[in-house]
Amino acid sequence: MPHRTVTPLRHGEEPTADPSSEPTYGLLGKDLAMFSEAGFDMQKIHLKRNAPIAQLYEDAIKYEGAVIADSGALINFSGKKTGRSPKDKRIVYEETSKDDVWWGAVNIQMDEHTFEINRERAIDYLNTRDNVYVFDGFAGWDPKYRIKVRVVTSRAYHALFMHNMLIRPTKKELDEFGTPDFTIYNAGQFPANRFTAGMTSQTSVEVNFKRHEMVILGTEYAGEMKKGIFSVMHYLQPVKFGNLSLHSSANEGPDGDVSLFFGLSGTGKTTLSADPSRALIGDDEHVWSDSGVFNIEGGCYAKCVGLDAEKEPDIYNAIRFGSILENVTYDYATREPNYEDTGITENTRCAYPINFINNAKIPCMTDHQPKNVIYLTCDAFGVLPPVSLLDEHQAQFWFLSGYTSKTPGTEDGIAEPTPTFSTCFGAPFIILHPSRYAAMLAQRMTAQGTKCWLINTGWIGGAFGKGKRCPLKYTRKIVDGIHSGQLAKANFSKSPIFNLSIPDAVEGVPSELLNPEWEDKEAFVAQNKKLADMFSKAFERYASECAPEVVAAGPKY
Ligand SMILES: Nc1ncnc2c1ncn2[C@@H]1O[C@H](COP(=O)(O)OP(=O)(O)O)[C@@H](O)[C@H]1O
Ligand SMILES: C=C(OP(=O)(O)O)C(=O)O
Ligand SMILES: [Ca+2]
Ligand SMILES: [Mn+2]
Repeated sequence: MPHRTVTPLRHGEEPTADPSSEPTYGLLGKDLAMFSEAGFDMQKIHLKRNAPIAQLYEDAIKYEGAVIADSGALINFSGKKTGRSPKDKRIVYEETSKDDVWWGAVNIQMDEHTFEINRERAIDYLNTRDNVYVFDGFAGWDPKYRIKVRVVTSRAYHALFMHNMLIRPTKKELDEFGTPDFTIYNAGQFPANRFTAGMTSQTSVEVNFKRHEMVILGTEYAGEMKKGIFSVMHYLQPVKFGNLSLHSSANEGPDGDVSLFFGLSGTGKTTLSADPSRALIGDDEHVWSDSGVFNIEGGCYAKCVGLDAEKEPDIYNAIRFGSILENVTYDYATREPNYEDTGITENTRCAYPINFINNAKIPCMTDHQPKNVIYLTCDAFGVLPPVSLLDEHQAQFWFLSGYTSKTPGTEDGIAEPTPTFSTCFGAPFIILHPSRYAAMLAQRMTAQGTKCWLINTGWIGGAFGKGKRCPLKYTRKIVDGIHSGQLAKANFSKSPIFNLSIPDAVEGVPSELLNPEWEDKEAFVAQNKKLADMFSKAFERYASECAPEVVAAGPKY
């Protein structure tokens, strides 16, 4: 790119507002025509494609009220919505995907016409803005299976977020980018029209597989974009490539042993995968292909509530220039983030490129097959053991059940840990029938002899309100025991009702902690029965799709 000579501005002077003087980063001819075709008024808007981080900082500060934290991270705010809005997520009903989509409460239908209305509304809104940001990048580290993603947004903060969360293209890849495989139009600052047919609120997040597009209206929570692309991969990877998409983190030990950590939001994927003795492959979204495991993303999105430099040093140290702190408050005088403050939301976050984690494995993929699969559950009932080993049928049963608790903040309207059955440990993001993912997982685990562990990162010694959350330091020891091979060699005893195999000892963990039984034994049994009944009810809808052994692997009394 030729050097631009810039006349230094005097204090308080504005740069010239001539759009043609701004770099369009190689967006020429055919690329620009794509935007005109999509409905953008190229005479009017000021397109900034893959703008440098510094420029996104400047714009976010100037136009969006962002500030720079003492560490150099950018602090920004998402406005009214500070978590995902699963009830406002829609999938367009159209002929190319309709027979594959699992329609229902997770994948709510939207007709093609309504999509067009919302799409136009989003683009019309973007056309009213002086600045429109474009980020072109990739989803999926394996070049064989990656897709090209374009994000078009009115906020510099959203562009920087996706710069961190997608895989950043090289200059050459950007020059040769061509037509994206998927485009997000994020007009989250502007509401959906509640009177548009099929809209139930001012928020709408919609995916159209035929048009390869996603439209966002009425929410500025940045997580919608990354989880939106995840949904797209939950469709494309199995349907187009026969690959299994996973709501899991992944890391690899020095000897090449790979672990997957499945879990719904707040169960510990990000926290537990950041392990100084193992290389981080990714913290949230992966694909298990024929040749190994690859990360979908180029960054991590960590929760900041209670973040502590000592307990979570990798994450703490990743918060620096280029990272985005979302909805974190700060000390006005020192610009120090206040991770204890949940005044805006419990769901405070930081998004950083994965290379900000010291021992990240880059490229974020491995040709080793997973040796251990760990299901993370945050049990608010306080009955599940901190760790247990699942057999093959239990592994399928627990995956389809997806029992855990929703933690406050990540989804709109959750105020305290709320038990839920989130199939595949990620119901909000799956597109196909859960049995399709479950079958692929079972087939892969059996073929590889992968061990399956259930870890309760939630309450022990009593339910939420009475017991306590299993201390993180012990969960880390349990994970260490799995990785060292020590746990697989332990003696196991069976838990009542749930029939889980509990190891008798884990190095560094008090043995009494491993047994979930409460002091009040009667109350413990009653609570087990209550949860077992919930399991039976939740599993009814999958029973006809599974082998009888899988159904029988559930709790009984
Ligand atoms: N025993 C535990 N294991 C894992 N996380 C725990 C534990 N106890 C408390 N936590 C906290 O719970 C949260 C887990 O969130 P996170 O790792 O972001 O989950 P996910 O990535 O699955 O959404 C973190 O704030 C972490 O500090
Ligand atoms: C960003 C999210 O994922 P997680 O909480 O699993 O990190 C989310 O669910 O909105
Ligand atoms: Ca924490
Ligand atoms: Mn996470």
